[in-house]
Amino acid sequence: MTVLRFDSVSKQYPGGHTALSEVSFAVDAGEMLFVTGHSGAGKSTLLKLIQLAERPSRGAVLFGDRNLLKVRGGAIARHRRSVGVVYQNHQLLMDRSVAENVALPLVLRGMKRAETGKRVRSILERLGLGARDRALPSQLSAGEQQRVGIARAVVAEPTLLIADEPTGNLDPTLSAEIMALFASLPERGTSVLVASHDLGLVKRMKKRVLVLDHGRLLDDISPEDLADE
Ligand SMILES: Nc1ncnc2c1ncn2[C@@H]1O[C@H](COP(=O)(O)OP(=O)(O)OP(=O)(O)O)[C@@H](O)[C@H]1O
Repeated sequence: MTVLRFDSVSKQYPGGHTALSEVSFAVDAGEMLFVTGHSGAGKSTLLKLIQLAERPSRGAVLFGDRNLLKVRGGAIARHRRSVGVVYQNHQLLMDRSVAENVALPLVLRGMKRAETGKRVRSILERLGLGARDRALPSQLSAGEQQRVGIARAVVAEPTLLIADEPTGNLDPTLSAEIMALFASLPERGTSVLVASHDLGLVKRMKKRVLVLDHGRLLDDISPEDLADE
């Protein structure tokens, strides 16, 4: 089953700069893949189109059987609930506890308190943060803060998780830990799309890689082809 499809997508920003040019690819349910490329290649723009933070200039982005061009008004918030987002600087609420940060997407959905508490405890345990639920983000290490960001992004079991340079600030050991965490998500049905310019890290993961170059999809490398390198 295809969860995401880019069909000849181009994006020109006001002022005429072309960030993406006729990009086509599809992502299956339970697939993990990377998008890589130099600075300015269009990685963040590609992720923004999926979150409806930007709209394509030409072509179509399909999410399941929904054409995102037709998603307007209140349906935008509903669409965003199907997409979990992990940011480089995690964007946690610094005056709320770890548990409160992670609970946020469930509270916004109107989930009952008991069920919310149960789900938050379960995801924090899974990410090795079970004992830190009452801590404030400022009391955590950078790697722990990033794991809280990931817990918040996956707690509502999104169809797709997208992450823009999620290991940008972390040391190599922590980066590998975070990547292993992402790689475990597809088992539970969430597809994962990670933008990263860290080629070494991307190659080590041995997953499918989309290579962007000046907004064009230069290559779509399968895990098997990576293994041959
Ligand atoms: N809001 C905007 N208005 C105009 N141009 C933009 C805007 N956002 C991005 N761009 C341009 O579009 C191109 C692609 O940017 P994008 O942020 O998608 O690249 P990137 O691959 O994520 O880069 P980086 O690795 O540096 O984050 C760049 O040349 C950038 O300057």
